[in-house]
Amino acid sequence: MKAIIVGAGIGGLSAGIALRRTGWDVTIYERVTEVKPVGAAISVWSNGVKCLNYLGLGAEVAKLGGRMDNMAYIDGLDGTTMTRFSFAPLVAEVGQRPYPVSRAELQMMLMEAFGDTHLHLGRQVTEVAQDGDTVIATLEDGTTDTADLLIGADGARSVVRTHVLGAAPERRYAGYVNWNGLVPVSADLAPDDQWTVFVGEGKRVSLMPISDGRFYFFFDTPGEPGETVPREAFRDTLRAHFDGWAEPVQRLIAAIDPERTNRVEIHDIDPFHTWVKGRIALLGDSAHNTTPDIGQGGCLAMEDAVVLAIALQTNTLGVEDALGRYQARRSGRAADLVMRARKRCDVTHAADPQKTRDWYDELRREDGTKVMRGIISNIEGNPLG
Ligand SMILES: Cc1cc2nc3c(=O)[nH]c(=O)nc-3n(C[C@H](O)[C@H](O)[C@H](O)COP(=O)(O)OP(=O)(O)OC[C@H]3O[C@@H](n4cnc5c(N)ncnc54)[C@H](O)[C@@H]3O)c2cc1C
Ligand SMILES: NC(=O)C1=CN([C@@H]2O[C@H](COP(=O)(O)OP(=O)(O)OC[C@H]3O[C@@H](n4cnc5c(N)ncnc54)[C@H](O)[C@@H]3O)[C@@H](O)[C@H]2O)C=CC1
Ligand SMILES: O=c1[nH]c(=O)c2[nH]c(=O)[nH]c2[nH]1
Repeated sequence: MKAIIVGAGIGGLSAGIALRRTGWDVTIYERVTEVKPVGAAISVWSNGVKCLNYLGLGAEVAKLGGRMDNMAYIDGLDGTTMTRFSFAPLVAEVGQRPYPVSRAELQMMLMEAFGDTHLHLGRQVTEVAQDGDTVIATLEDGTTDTADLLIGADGARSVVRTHVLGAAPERRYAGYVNWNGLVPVSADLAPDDQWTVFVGEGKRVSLMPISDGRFYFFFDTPGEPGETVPREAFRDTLRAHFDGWAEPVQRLIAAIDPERTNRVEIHDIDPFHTWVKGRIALLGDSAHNTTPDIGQGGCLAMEDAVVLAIALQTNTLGVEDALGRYQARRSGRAADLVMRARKRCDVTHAADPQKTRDWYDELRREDGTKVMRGIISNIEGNPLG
């Protein structure tokens, strides 16, 4: 049986590896010649790591992961610690460490695991269709390919989604811009074994350790969408947003490399529950586009890949039946996490300033239990337990 996957991001490659392991002949078409993810790094929470373990990539991802043993929230303005705690109880409860990793390295790991024989870069799929039991992908040069199954892992601006839904859903601007990149670890920024988050004024600055002595940083700043900021102005723009903030934040702004800093206007899409049409299925951001506020978009894509492969392997009534079961198992969980991320986004970024002030007060009384409960509840409900 042959599957065509559109898109070689985290979702498409994970699905390719998962399906190949269960005997499928898989071809992936990827639009770009070099896959450059929108962010510098990604936190693969324990549910995502479990999926990579399941795909046989446990040792590799552990090598890429930073040691995130503790977490601290710091008052961004005065630099005082609001709460600091160990992640050990979280790891013990869910049974797996989380790994913040470089995106480029994660992408490379997945590409190497899939191999390049059936991965076609620089090939854009323009149209998908189904005729009887055959799916047909048309590429930009007019050529076609056929298979028994097609997976749209083509991201937030998916063309396969437009086919499945019959319309393109609107992306909703979440109200903030995320600036992210990597800097060398330095004790005058934050401890190297800790996820450190500075909060204040509905803004946020985060430092997460990844492998090889690097921090993944991001700044979240409120603002209108559609603004163009030249790279030369990145540092001054951040300085203006964080004027009066504590010393480590000023040092971080001085340490960033604007040429390698990504500026992303954050969007999501209202959850929808139709992910499948006949033998064509959506997976990853094409099926559920979330804000990054709980760090679960990529993890959900990996979960989709595992569940899809298991559904196709364990059900024998046919591809369409298995895809229906995949949709039934996944769309509720994904919708839940999209809405949880949206809620955290609003609290973090002061959609209602009083709620954000209340959250800051709560963090000052926090011993880690509630924050870990929140993160654990995102991890629980994953398909691998
Ligand atoms: C700032 C930010 C921070 C984030 N942080 C985290 C985090 O910490 N943890 C986490 O789990 N998630 C995080 N995410 C979410 C995560 O990045 C996404 O959920 C994940 O990358 C989705 O993977 P995907 O494979 O579904 O889509 P994508 O990565 O978008 O891949 C889709 C691929 O399809 C290709 N493609 C598109 N159209 C076509 C076509 N017509 N033909 C051929 N190829 C096509 C694209 O070129 C692309 O390579 C974050 C997102 C952002 C924006
Ligand atoms: N679907 C589920 O399993 C659960 C849903 N909820 C929903 O959440 C609501 C409760 O909201 P809150 O009290 O705000 O709880 P919450 O779980 O969203 O947040 C609690 C604390 O944990 C932190 N937190 C949560 N996820 C985080 C992450 N990924 N990274 C860093 N910090 C994180 C928050 O900042 C906050 O300080 C309820 O209304 C309920 O509907 C709460 C728990 C479980
Ligand atoms: O851009 C991000 N924002 C977050 O709130 C978050 N949380 C997380 O784990 N990873 C990320 N990434």
